[in-house]
Amino acid sequence: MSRISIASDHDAANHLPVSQGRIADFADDPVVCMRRLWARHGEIAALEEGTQRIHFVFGPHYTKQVLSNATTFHSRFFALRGPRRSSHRRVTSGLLSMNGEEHRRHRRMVMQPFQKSAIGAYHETVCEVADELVSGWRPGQLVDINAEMTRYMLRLTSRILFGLDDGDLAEHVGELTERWVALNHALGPAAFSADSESADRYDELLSAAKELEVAAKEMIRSRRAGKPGFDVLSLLLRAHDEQGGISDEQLMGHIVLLFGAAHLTSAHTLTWTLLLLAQHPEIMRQLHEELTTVVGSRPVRNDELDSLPVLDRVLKESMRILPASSYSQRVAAEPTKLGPFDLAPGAVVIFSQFITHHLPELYSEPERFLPDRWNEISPSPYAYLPFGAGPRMCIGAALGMMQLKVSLPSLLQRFKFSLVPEATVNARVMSTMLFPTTSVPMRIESQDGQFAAQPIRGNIHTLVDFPSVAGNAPVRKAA
Ligand code: HEM
Repeated sequence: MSRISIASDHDAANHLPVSQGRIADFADDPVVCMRRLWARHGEIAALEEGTQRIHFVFGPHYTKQVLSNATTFHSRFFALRGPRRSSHRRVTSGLLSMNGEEHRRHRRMVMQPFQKSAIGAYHETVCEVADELVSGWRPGQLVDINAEMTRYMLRLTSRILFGLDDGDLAEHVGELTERWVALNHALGPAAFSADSESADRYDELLSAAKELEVAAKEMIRSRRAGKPGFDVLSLLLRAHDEQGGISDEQLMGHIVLLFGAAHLTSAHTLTWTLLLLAQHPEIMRQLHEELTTVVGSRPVRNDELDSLPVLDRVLKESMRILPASSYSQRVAAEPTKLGPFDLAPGAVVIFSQFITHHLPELYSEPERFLPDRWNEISPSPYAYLPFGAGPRMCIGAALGMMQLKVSLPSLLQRFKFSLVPEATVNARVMSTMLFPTTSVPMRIESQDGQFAAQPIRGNIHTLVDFPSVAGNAPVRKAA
């Protein structure tokens, strides 16, 4: 049961959609908090505690206003940048901390290897790493599918981004990134309050950044010592070494951000998609038929990514209903008006994929996993934004989609996945990302085209309305 409490519409006198509550409640459970704000106020709202206020925009109208204007609304992804010359300052100096001309210049450099035309070069690596994964599985095996997908994406991301075969080093960097990212975002909203618990965790954050920087430096050293390659780090290093275009601090920031942004979002998307398919046997059957008829047992080719309509709809719908990146924030860089609010410089504005993707006026029966809805709808870039939108839209979107469209079939051609009956699956948004907070236990069997959902428990039922299965234990939504 959530502890989130939104007390009153304090600014009713000024006709402002403001709720009084604890800012820390937002960090504790962003989805519950945002659902309450949306239910109470609609597409624009604020949460206020004392002199602190966070603004929220839900739906395409205000989201477009905020995301399309990068001059007025700056990215400040990391609320805490740490002391100058600290490891934390260096590892937070990537694209998400840049604005204005600096952001435009670095984005041009960093995004070159991620253009749609360049993505084909990574296709073979995806096929190889996916094959390594499935070759290690045995029919009847019980796995935590999220742990498997996280390890898989760590290995794949480190091969594509850093040309690394050293799985242990990549896994180590990945674990440190996860811990550091979680601390960042747990502490982000708490940065407004100066309690002693936050101060202790701030020290923990700084030392986590130190450890992460040491491991990332080792990764750079290992890459420099190897053969020059066409992985992303080699390209960035060349830009760095030859043109001096990127400072050491910025290089460190780009590397940590690319690694953190790429592997967890993709891993969670795979986990959520496998879970949704496992609980929707009819949709799984349609996908199986498409893969069997069109692809057979070979890997999906790079030139057929856009010609597998069921796979396309399944992924679109999965990223709508359980978006790996569920919210993000901007900060007003100059005085501006946002709906009824007059924002001063420094005012924080949150936009949310999760809430926007669940608005009933945009998506009928929003809590149901209905891939076929994509035959009928074509939402605007600000109504459907799993990769963000506007001038800061994800630079890895094309790579991310290719990885998903090649990886998922590779798993499903050989194996079928079913949840362990009565498993509890809980999910929570941390570090802006929708994480499973429990294991996601699945049994892997040889693919035979026969599918059945299982009764499961947990707060996943507050996010998705699953078709009824005998024994399912739905939980009422908190909004
Ligand atoms: C399913 C996978 C992915 C999802 C759901 C995702 C989601 C997002 C979202 C929502 C944003 C915008 C954040 C904002 O506006 O504040 C973003 C930005 C970004 N993403 Fe991704 N991402 C994914 C994969 C990747 C990959 C594979 C890479 C790189 C290898 C990547 C690198 C980045 C970078 C560098 C930015 C910052 C762009 C900027 O500020 O200009 N992402 N991503």
